Parts: sequence; structure tokens; C-alpha cells
Amino acid sequence: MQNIEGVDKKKQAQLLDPSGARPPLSRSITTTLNPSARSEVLLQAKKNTILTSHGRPPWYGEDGKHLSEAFVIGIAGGSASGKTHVARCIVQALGSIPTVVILSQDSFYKRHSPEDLKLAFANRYDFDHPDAIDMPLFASCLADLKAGRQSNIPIYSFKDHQRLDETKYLYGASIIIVEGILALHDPELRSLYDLKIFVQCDSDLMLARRIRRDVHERGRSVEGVLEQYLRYVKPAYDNFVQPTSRYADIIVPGSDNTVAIDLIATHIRRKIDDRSSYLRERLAKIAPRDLTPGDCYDQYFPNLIVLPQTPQVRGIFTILRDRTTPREDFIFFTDRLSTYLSEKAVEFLPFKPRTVTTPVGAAYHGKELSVEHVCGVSILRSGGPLEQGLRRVIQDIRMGSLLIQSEVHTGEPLLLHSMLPVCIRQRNLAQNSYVFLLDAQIGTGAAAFMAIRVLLDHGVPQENIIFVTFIVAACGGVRVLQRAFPRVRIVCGAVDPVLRESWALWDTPPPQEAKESEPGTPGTPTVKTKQEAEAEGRKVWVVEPGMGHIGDRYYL
Ligand SMILES: Nc1ncnc2c1ncn2[C@@H]1O[C@H](COP(=O)(O)OP(=O)(O)O)[C@@H](O)[C@H]1O
Ligand SMILES: O=c1ccn([C@@H]2O[C@H](COP(=O)(O)O)[C@@H](O)[C@H]2O)c(=O)[nH]1
Repeated sequence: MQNIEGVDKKKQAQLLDPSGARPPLSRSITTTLNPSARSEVLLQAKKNTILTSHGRPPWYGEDGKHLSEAFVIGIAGGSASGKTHVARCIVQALGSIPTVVILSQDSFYKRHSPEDLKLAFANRYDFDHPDAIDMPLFASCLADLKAGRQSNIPIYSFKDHQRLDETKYLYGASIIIVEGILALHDPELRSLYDLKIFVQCDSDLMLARRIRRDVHERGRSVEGVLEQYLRYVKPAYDNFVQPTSRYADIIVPGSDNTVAIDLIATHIRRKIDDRSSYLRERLAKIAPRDLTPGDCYDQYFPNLIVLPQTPQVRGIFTILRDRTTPREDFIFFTDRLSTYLSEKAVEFLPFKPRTVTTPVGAAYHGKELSVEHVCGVSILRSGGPLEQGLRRVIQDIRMGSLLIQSEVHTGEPLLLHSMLPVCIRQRNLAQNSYVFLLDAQIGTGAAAFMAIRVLLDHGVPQENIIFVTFIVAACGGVRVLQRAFPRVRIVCGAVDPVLRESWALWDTPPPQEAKESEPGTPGTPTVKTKQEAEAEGRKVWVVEPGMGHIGDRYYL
């Protein structure tokens, strides 16, 4: 998932943060975009690129299952009738969108043989006949996206008349707009649409637009465009495209169509109800239970693996929990603990027998890893401190990340960005991959919940997910997490008894800087009323005794 794609990277970075700095991790990205800039970006939306303006809220319930499928709109119409224009205007009119993608039929042109290519360059290949499109692949990619799974869709080059070898990875759209001349032709595709639109346009206007576009953007000559138009485009329009208008729920004019687009956007907005609110709060409050380190965790958490509380582990925790520990010591002991946790986590990878010959010529019957793909995924930013340990234990491990942030006032998780290794992005590899998911602590479990759901959507089996974390709050969301995903293993360093709701101020100084001095001294935490804190702050859940904000203590 990407934020505001369809513009070049530099411009995008400036839109996200005019200073060019990394987007602030503790704030929703929407707050940094000015509305007119965002609207311009939305109108330029590239096809086949997930667009999000404010992060993706939870799309699943407490049982871990999807609450709903993506809302799919199919837009058909003649070539250059304005299908893409209508799709982009809908995106723009939707305004604050969770995640949307414009999926183009063009991506699904079949791979062409050398003979086909010769015909295509001589304007003698019929690209407008339904047989030119790989309809089964089109429908299966759309079905995956609709069901919330990732899809790797083909990339087509109009200049080369050919499908390229690479594919485009798409994941996470809650609204999918499909556009293409034959978008309403195939019954299997039609069955996937929640709303069907046909763009009706005069033939002479379509021809004029097509000449201009194909000459400027697709490297064609006027002669060639006219020849192709008369031989294939117009007959196919009359025989295959225009007749599909009978399946449409709405006919939209190919020009002057702002009223129709507003009506469609209102309709879609009404259909997309927000079922995600307050999931974090529910996770935090489900069946709180006062567990202490002496309790038998197995009974409540069948797949929670806690490091043995040896004096050494307790000693490391004592340093990490101490608010006066200097940053360099904090980093050193965090790395030590994360190595220890990673060693424990690796025990859950499958091993097979391997015999080697020792330097003295004897046989040693040992073991070796029997899994092809192992990777790590950090939940940013606090998963980062666990990376060093994992890298020490598995050399050259591929790492990915998920940026999951809390929505400022509700504390609900939002998926803002995902950068996953190839062995997760490709479904056939994901099914056999083992993934170490890293986050500093599991409090409410909301971020962990979202990250696990992302991996499952990609086809990683539950039993191949090993969540590695320093601390788990016994009274928090870990129980719901284990109930929803019983086969996911959680390896942690300690179980803390308390999870409490709180309001954190934006600029609270790190604990070691906070002095108990006179009010007003820089660095002194100001005492605020609950109302003031609510107005200025963000909702957080605090694990106690905990280690404070692990990401801040490690990085800042
Ligand atoms: N309602 C409209 N008003 C003005 N120009 C339009 C409108 N719809 C489309 N166009 C222009 O016509 C051309 C073709 O439109 P496009 O949306 O790419 O067509 P299609 O996707 O149907 O092939 C583009 O240059 C686009 O800007
Ligand atoms: O290699 C190709 C593939 C397709 N075409 C023409 O493109 C249009 C469909 O695209 P729109 O954006 O909907 O106009 C179709 O009419 C094909 O004739 C092509 O020329 N070359």
C-alpha cells in the first residue's frame, strides 16, 4: 500500500511534508496535506496504484475475519469516451478515501506472439475483440482484490503492444474501480461489481480524443489511428461495447458529467459504512484478568512463549525498565534481549536432518533449516529495536515493514504504509514462507492484530507467523489475538500485569530529561486536566510496569 501515488516521488515527499523530512510518525498523514494539493493528486491518480489519503482502518472484526469485501465499480464505454476521467473524478469526489484503486482492463491484454506483434505494428491486430483480453485472469485478479487478498497484476505496454515480464503488486483497496471498453462484457467480471456504469459518448468526440491521445501518448500516427479505428475499433464498439450498456446501473455522459459523478460518489459513500471504529478499545477491554508473572500462562495463552525468567533475563529487564538508564545502555541491552528472543523464536522454524564430516573425519548427524523463505517484518517504529537481534541470529534475513499508527483521537490503528519482502508479496511464495513479526510490545494488541491480518491476506499460514516482542500486557488484547489467530506463536520476554488508558501530550519530554523542578521550567512535564489532555493529546494505552516508549528510547 502506498500513500498518494500517481505523482513523482519528489512531489509526493513535498506534499507529505513540505520540509522534505520523513513524515511524522506520530501523526496522521492527512494533517500534512493541504486540501487543494490533495485534490490535484487525486485527479492525477495513476491506474493500478493504490491510493490512500488517510490510512486504512481495521477491515476485520474481533474474530480476525474480514468484515466486508471491497466495493467494486465497473466502468465500460468506448475508447476515449472518458472512462478513466470518470474514474478519477469519482476518486476525487469521494474526498477522504480509505484506499482506492483504478484497475484497468488494458493490463489484461494477452501476451502476443511475434506474428501478432507484426500485425499490431501494421495496425492489423484486433485489440477491440473480447478475445484480445485474458478475461479469466482479469476476473481472478479482481476476485482476489475484492476479497481483500493481494494480487500481482500484469503490466502492459501500449508502445510495444506487449505484456511485460514484471507484474504490479496491489493490496489493500477498499474501493476498486475497474475501467475498460469491455469491463461489462464478461459475466464472471459482471458478477463481481457492486455498481455498473456505462460512459455514453458521441463517436466523433471519441475519435477526436483518441487521435489526440494515441498520437501524443501512445506513439501512433494519425493515419494509423484512423486505419485501426475504421477496421476494428468502430465495429467492435457497435458489436461488443455498446450492447453492454444494457447491464449498466447508471449511464454517464462522456462530457459535462459532474452532476452524475457527484451522485455516484454519494451513493458509494453511503455504501461504505465505517465498521471499524473502536476496535482497539474493545480489544483492550475484553475480559481483563489480573495475571501475575507467577501464573500459568499456558492455560490462557496456548501459543504464548515467555523467556524463562532467569536472573540474567531479570537483570536485563531491570536495566531496560529503569527510567534513568542512559540511551547507549538502553540500546545495548535492547539488542541483547532481542537476540535472545530471536534465538527462542528460531526454535519454531522447521529443521531437517543433515550429516556433515568433521575436521577429524567423523560423521556428525545434525540439522539444517528446511524452509526456503524466512523474513522479518517490523511494525514501525517500535518493531525496529528488535531487528538487530534478528539479523544477528539469521544472517542476511530480508526485512519488510508495516507502518501502523494510531488515529489521533480514537487511538484506532491505521495502516499507513506497507513494504513487504517479495516472499510475502507473491502468493505462491507466501504460502511457504515463515515470517517473524516484530513489535516492541503487545498492549491492546490492535497493531499486532492488523499486522497478522495483513500477512494472512497475503497467504502466509498462521502457523508460519512468529510474533516476537519484549512485553505482553496480560490484561490486554493478547487473549483476543490468540482466540482469533490460535496458531500464531508469540515469543515474549515478559508478561506485565497492567494495561491502562491514558492521554499522551505531543511534546512530552523523554523520561530521563523530565526533572521534578519548578513549573514552567523547560523539560518539566506539565500537569493537564483530562479535558485539556484530550483536546491536545493523543489516546494511548500504557503497559505497566513496562519499559516506557521503547521506540523513542531507542531512536531519540
Ligand atoms: N468529461 C470530460 N470533459 C473533458 N475532457 C474529457 C472528459 N472525459 C474525458 N476527457 C478527455 O478525453 C480524453 C480521453 O479520456 P479518457 O478518460 O482517457 O478515456 P478512456 O479511458 O475512456 O479511454 C482525455 O484526454 C480526457 O482528458
Ligand atoms: O496494444 C494495444 C492495445 C490496445 N489498443 C487500443 O486501446 C483501446 C482501449 O484503451 P482505452 O484506454 O479504453 O481507449 C482499444 O480500443 C484498442 O484498440 C491499442 O491500440 N494497442
